[in-house]
Amino acid sequence: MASTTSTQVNKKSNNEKTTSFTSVKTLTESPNFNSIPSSYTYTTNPNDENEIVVDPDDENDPIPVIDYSHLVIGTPDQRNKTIHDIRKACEEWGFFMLVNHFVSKSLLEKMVDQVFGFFNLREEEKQVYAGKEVMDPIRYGTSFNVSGDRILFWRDFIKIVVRPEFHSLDKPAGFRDTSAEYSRRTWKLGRELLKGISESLGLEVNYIDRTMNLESGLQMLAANLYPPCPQPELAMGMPPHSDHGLLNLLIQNGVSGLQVLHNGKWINVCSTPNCFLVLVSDHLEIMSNGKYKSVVHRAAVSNGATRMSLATVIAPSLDTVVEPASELLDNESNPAAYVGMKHIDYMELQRSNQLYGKSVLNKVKI
Ligand SMILES: O=C(O)CCC(=O)C(=O)O
Ligand SMILES: [Fe+2]
Repeated sequence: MASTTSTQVNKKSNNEKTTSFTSVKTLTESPNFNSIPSSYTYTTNPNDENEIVVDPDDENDPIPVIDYSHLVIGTPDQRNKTIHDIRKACEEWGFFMLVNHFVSKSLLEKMVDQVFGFFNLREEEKQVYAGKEVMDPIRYGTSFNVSGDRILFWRDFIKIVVRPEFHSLDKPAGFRDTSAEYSRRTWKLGRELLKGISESLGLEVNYIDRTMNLESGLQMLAANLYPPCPQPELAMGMPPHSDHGLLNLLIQNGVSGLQVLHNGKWINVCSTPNCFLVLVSDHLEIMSNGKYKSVVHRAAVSNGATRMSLATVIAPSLDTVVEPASELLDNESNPAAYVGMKHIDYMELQRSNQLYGKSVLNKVKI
């Protein structure tokens, strides 16, 4: 592993300012930086050698678009059609774009600016939040798990738990107010969507809310920074994976890079302004007994502009044991396909594994 990227022992003496890891941003800002350290060289999994990356087939199989306004203030017909469209999107893609969501454009822009404000702080100011434990309420890091990753990923991140207890960065100025407002809005959005999703599964409207204990549910903001990479074909921002939680509501800064796996092909998702990308996550797959599959996705990097994405994880309370809904099971034709596991244990499992595909979910599959 190249010495510039290895984890260093954090020695603090005589007010000496130290950092516990080298962020990708710091790396790219070093003088004469023009090639990536070997530790970032990402070789595709042998099984993926014939992988194909394509743009969406807008004519025959477009990325599903859901109009949120039809779900919450539409006519009964519009609402029914939207629930039908949600079912189709969750079954066929595990992914959709959400428009007319009532989160103002100015709030989205302010939030993106605030996240950039954080990543643009001096490294020492950010490293105050360099955490180690999966449940540290605020955790700044790089790659996925820098001390365990065999290959490093071209990504710095900050994760902030905003619910059930609200946490915030102290800097940049204004972060607290903006992130509080953004968290409130996206939580409401996620909860309403999960009502529609309950109905789309043939369950009563509040089923997911109630059984996943969303009253004390977990909400996390997870921001990713992907600085320009001089050899983008050799590095990966985030490897193929699916997310924990029920839904991930993703926004980005206008620079594309997300790819979702659909029918065996990697689909480039364009960065569309003012829309949320909604990803079905592992706990929705488990509770629906695999009727809806969490979407496998990854983040490619480029040598153009810096990319930033902000994920909002909508998840069960940490002590909820997530298992297939008994209402969806049938001993003969549709037995439980996953064992129940506490959400917090699932997160630990994810953290202690290499991030790859559905490796964590597969551990609870029967
Ligand atoms: O940057 C992206 O588009 C994907 C981020 C992601 O997969 C995640 O935060 O879990
Ligand atoms: Fe993800």
